[in-house]
Amino acid sequence: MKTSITLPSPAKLNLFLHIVGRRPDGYHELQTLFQFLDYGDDLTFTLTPDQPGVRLTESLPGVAEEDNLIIRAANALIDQARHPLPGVTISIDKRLPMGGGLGGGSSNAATTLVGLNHLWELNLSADALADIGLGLGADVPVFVRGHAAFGEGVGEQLTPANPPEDWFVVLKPDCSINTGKIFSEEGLTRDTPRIKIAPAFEGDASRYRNDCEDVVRKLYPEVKESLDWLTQFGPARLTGTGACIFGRFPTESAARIIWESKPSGITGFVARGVNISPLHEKLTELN
Ligand SMILES: C[C@](O)(CO)[C@H](O)COP(=O)(O)OP(=O)(O)OC[C@H]1O[C@@H](n2ccc(N)nc2=O)[C@H](O)[C@@H]1O
Ligand SMILES: Nc1ncnc2c1ncn2[C@@H]1O[C@H](COP(=O)(O)OP(=O)(O)OP(=O)(O)O)[C@@H](O)[C@H]1O
Repeated sequence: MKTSITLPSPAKLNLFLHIVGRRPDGYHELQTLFQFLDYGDDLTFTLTPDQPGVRLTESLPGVAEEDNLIIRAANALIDQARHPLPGVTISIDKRLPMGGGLGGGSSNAATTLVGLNHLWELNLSADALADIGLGLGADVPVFVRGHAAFGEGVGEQLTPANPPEDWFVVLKPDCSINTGKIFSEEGLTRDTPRIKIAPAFEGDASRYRNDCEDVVRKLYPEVKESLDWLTQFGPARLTGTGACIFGRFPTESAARIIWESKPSGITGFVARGVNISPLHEKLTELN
């Protein structure tokens, strides 16, 4: 049995995000296209056979240990196990802004489920891990499955997709946006007609929009300014409910030229869109 592994916990983009209805429990029904980025956090899992339980080497600002999705994911696996498991220490190399629409917390949860399933040799199927993940957040299943996908329902009904693996400039306007607040806004578009896309969608996602964008532009002038700036160079969109936005470019050098000219004071990064999650690429190497 291996005792330590470091695994990627990548970001996702919602290349488009349509709100097509609302469930009786108030959750919004979406149609969205998820793609991963070759950029994200790293998590290191070290087994501690002499010390039972799960612990983090550092806490995240503003997140109590028991609320941390890494701890919640590990405990969800322990609850399912039929025999005692060795303890584990988990360290986080955090690069993704929290609450940015890049799915950082959900991705951390998925990397924990997939990583500990491997390290603890639990042999749970992807279906079982995605089910456990859905209990932690709507974006966790796509990270567990590890393939770019058209998502429906709350994002858990996934059809694998193959959008072009373009380069992105991702900008983080200087504000933080609460997902619940955006979904409760009165002016939010909630009736976009459902679309049908070809199985394994390979087309241009920028034909479609993010339905949260109008509300977010009105409430957060920082996001509006960044979107207006990035749109000069090509299609730019909000991911999730923001605050991050992205612009799409055919090559790394084209993306870097725009990145270098960004207004001062704005943070972000350049990354490539990938249809196989870096987490799954790494696991294939390990197996
Ligand atoms: C916006 C996306 O990132 C798109 O990928 C996801 O749909 C977010 O899903 P999530 O991680 O489950 O979002 P959370 O941050 O837990 O949701 C906060 C709140 O937003 C509302 N919410 C969230 C997702 C959804 N499809 N409909 C909703 O109405 C719910 O009131 C929920 O309590
Ligand atoms: N390990 C974690 N990493 C990041 N956030 C976490 C973690 N555990 C719990 N959280 C909480 O989850 C919230 C949402 O984090 P996350 O980074 O997933 O947001 P997001 O990028 O907006 O995701 P989404 O697109 O799914 O809405 C954070 O503000 C934080 O309070």
